[in-house]
Amino acid sequence: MTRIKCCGMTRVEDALFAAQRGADAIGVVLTARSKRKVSLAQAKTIVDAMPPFVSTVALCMDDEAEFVRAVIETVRPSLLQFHGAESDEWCAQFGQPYLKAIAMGEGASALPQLRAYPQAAGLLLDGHGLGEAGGSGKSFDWSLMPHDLRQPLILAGGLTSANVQAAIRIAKPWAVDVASGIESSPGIKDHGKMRDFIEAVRSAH
Ligand SMILES: O=C(O)c1ccccc1NCC(=O)[C@H](O)[C@H](O)COP(=O)(O)O
Repeated sequence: MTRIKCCGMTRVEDALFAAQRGADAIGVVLTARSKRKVSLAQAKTIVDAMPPFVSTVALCMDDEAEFVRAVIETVRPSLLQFHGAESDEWCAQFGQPYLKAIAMGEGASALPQLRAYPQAAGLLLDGHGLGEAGGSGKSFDWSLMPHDLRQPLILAGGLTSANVQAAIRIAKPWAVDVASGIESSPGIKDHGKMRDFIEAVRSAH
């Protein structure tokens, strides 16, 4: 079974809908680099509304360590996700499980990066270019997904209900992650698109 993370939640009702339809995780974006940025208080409200057994992921990108500590203390997410040029040691300093995003817009030349985060709980391969923010709607060559890594791999970037089954067939990821493919505008989730996406993933097997 492929797990599902619905990312870029800005409204409790959208996050609850995702959980009710069977998403395994929801994400809230805290970094100022995002069109989907929520405040610490908004993120806490969304995270607190989640039922048991739905993981919550807080996203940062090249933010100050002090800010990340405030996220941990206030939001209390299940996992952190780092999207910038942070090193493995930097991400691990918080003593929390974390996901590291790798910019696969660089193609095969990005693959060595996947071995640079031995302490990550998982690696999220995303379609955007190096230094760019996530949530771009850009996909990458799914056949580049490696199969010899110890950590679970999460496929992200430009996924929609129309292409996610092909993506799963080719990349065979542990999980898929989606933001823009389930939205009507940045941060505003379209419940019909969310339902179709989750159903497409569930019927991919
Ligand atoms: O979503 C954002 O706005 C964002 C901004 C800065 C860093 C990361 C961000 N999102 C990270 C995610 O995990 C997205 O879900 C992932 O990039 C996939 O996005 P999309 O291509 O729109 O499905």
